[in-house]
Amino acid sequence: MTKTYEDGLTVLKNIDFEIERGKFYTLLGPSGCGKTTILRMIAGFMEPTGGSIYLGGRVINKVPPEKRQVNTVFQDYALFPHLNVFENVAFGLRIKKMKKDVIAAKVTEALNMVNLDGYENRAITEMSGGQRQRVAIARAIINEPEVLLLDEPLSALDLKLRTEMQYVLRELQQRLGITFIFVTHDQEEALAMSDYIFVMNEGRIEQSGTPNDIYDEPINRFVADFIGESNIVPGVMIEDYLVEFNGKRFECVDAGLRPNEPIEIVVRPEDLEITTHEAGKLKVRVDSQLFRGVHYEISCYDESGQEWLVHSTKRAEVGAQIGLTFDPEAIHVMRFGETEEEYDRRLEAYEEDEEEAGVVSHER
Ligand SMILES: Nc1ncnc2c1ncn2[C@@H]1O[C@H](COP(=O)(O)OP(=O)(O)OP(=O)(O)O)[C@@H](O)[C@H]1O
Repeated sequence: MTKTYEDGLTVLKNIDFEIERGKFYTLLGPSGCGKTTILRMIAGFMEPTGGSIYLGGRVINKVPPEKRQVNTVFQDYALFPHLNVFENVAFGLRIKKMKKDVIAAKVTEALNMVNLDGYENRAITEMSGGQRQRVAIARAIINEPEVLLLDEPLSALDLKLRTEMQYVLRELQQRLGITFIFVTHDQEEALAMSDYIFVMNEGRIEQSGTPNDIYDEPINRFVADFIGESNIVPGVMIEDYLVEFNGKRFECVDAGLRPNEPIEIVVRPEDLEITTHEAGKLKVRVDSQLFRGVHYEISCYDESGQEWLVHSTKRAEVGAQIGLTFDPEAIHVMRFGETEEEYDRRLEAYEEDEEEAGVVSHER
């Protein structure tokens, strides 16, 4: 589907994706890339300019929001400040004119799901940010939607509460079996919670896949950079399984590119190991070091002036000449301008070629 706003700005360009029932999906991308616009269209608050949205095989473009089996948890929670917790959660059921005792039972169950038993009579204004968040979730799940849309619901919470709510949401999703579509610009949140992630940039989906796929096999610089910290360096693919960067050749596990094709390589900071200057595949000088609790974040520069970021449990001395070493698997090769489809096709074609040639395929 596509979306062009009245002012002529096309904010979504050929967005095309399918989701399965009962999984946790995340739309991840920088501010302004179009995540909220997608949610608004799934919720029914606006229509796509081109294309269709299906729910269970039925086109729902023209179905009004209240007739869709879809509910939204908004970033600012959108609770009614003049109503207590019970009435906020009961709101949707009252509109549906359900019986009083059914409403009471459902509200109790929904509050229990979000660990807010006993808070029925509290005023919303007397609830903390995290508690309001839970009320908003209880209000959304009480309608038993097929899909729950969550628009940056944790962004207003402090770090500790945010981590706690990540567990709550993940656990709730698994218990209810409802499809969640979660929007965030926080890559750690996306990696921790999702079954499947769509990485978005400027109105497009750059890459989609499981958290592991996206972290280990980013298809381009944008994804590599956005998902976790990366060392991204220009290089040349000399031949299958041999790459050159920093003026040296290294064994790698990538294949199926043109001989001598210019590429970019990615090495994650945690895949670089500190060794002596002599033993290092890369010879570097330590520029700065930050203690991050679990590891040290060490910034080094090689002779060509290229920065290398290292995450290590070992300390390094600022100013010291050290070596960095890594396994062939730590090098991930990216082709310039390759789309996700082209990347998948290349891998498939290469695997078929290898099978025909009777070569045992390299485990990736
Ligand atoms: N009603 C509107 N009219 C015109 N342009 C809009 C409207 N709503 C959003 N936009 C523009 O569409 C683009 C995408 O906005 P959207 O809110 O979908 O992004 P987002 O990825 O959710 O960002 P954020 O994380 O900041 O909420 C932005 O450039 C925004 O300015």
